[in-house]
Amino acid sequence: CVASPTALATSGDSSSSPAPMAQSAVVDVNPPRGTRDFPPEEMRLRSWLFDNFREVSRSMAFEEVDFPVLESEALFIRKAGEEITQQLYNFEDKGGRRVVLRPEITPSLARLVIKQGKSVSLPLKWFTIGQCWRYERMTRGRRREHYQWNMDIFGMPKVRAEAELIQAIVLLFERLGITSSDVGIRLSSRKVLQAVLDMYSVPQHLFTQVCVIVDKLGKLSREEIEKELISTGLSSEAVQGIIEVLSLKSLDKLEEVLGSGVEAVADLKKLFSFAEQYGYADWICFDASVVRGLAYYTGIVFEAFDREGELRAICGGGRYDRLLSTFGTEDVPACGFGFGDAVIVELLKEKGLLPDLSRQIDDIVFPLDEELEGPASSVASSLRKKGRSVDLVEDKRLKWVFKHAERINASRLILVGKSEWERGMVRVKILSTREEFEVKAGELQ
Ligand SMILES: Nc1ccc(Br)nc1
Repeated sequence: CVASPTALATSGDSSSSPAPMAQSAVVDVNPPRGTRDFPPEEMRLRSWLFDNFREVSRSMAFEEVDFPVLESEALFIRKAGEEITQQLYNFEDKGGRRVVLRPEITPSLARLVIKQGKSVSLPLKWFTIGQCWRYERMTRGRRREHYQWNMDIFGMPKVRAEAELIQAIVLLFERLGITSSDVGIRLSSRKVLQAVLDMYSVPQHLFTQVCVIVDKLGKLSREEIEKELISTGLSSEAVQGIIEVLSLKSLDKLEEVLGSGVEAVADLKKLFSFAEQYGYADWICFDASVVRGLAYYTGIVFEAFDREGELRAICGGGRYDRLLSTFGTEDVPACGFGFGDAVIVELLKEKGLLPDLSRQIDDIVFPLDEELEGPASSVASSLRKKGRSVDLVEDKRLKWVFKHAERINASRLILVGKSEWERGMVRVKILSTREEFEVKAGELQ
């Protein structure tokens, strides 16, 4: 819709409202299709969620990093048919460079690790919260941007990395009031699929393509999956073998099928043993169908899901030990996850766990007439320097100021009046108790 030019709404006295804007060409005041604005209330919720992301990252001794949202397209050119690379928000800049609004964070992390080279000591534990983009067809009407919290460990080849990352995810859920009855984390390893492909002598170059197809289990029908697998050149025996193994939900059964001593089983057993020690065993379950849809995963993969099965995956991640060599340098073992800002909020709404995030201001300072605007400035400034949040209000009637104080949940109203100020005093009203008293302006805390 297109907004019509109207006087900007000013709450309160008519005397202070600006003249209506001149009639002029109107812009569409909505943000671009698939993107969101964050007005104050939504921004408070987003900041609350991100503060929780940051607090978990801090507790895990991860360092925050950041990179441009704009990246070279070359970072995301992969041939495995992933949805993420089919929907690149890509374009040519004015310098003729092929660039993208990044669809994910991991390649930027890898690029920065490579750039830092020998100047960093491993393992690296990095986190970031960043906006990611996709160019969805107009028809789908889905969002084209979201914010993702990413935590990644570089240089930790053992399953400890996965165990640490899963603890971070569980800590976040627990901070938000979500329990293991609400959410589970299903996990497997791409080495399971690798072992099956080896059993059927499937050529290695098909591995990532098969992973991307199999990741659609649960989204596409079994027939469609089988058809896509056959189209890659797999034999029907191999397709049946894959489907059969990926339907397993028991590690013991998996070991029966793959044989003992298989690396995938050993990794997973180690992770389940860690889970007991970390105290999050009731959050996780083995599910051989979990492969995740990103081409570069090479080992354990995991995703959090709501047990009522209403929503898409809440977060997901895994090990990617061979991503750096695809950028032309030596590999560094790596593992990480991405946690979007949208599904989690849907889940919190469903569980009635959204926090009360109404505004809260410490003080309103209000000069009772124009000649006291100066003294009101020094009162407000002094309180701010002491760490108080202060809303300095003027040109309003007192009735409006009281309503405003209620709206912003102010704790105190500091009235700067002529007679009081001449005695070096100000009048303080405690809004919760209506208590009122005078205080020396210089001693106001
Ligand atoms: N990768 C990606 C980017 C943006 C959105 Br919305 N979803 C997924």
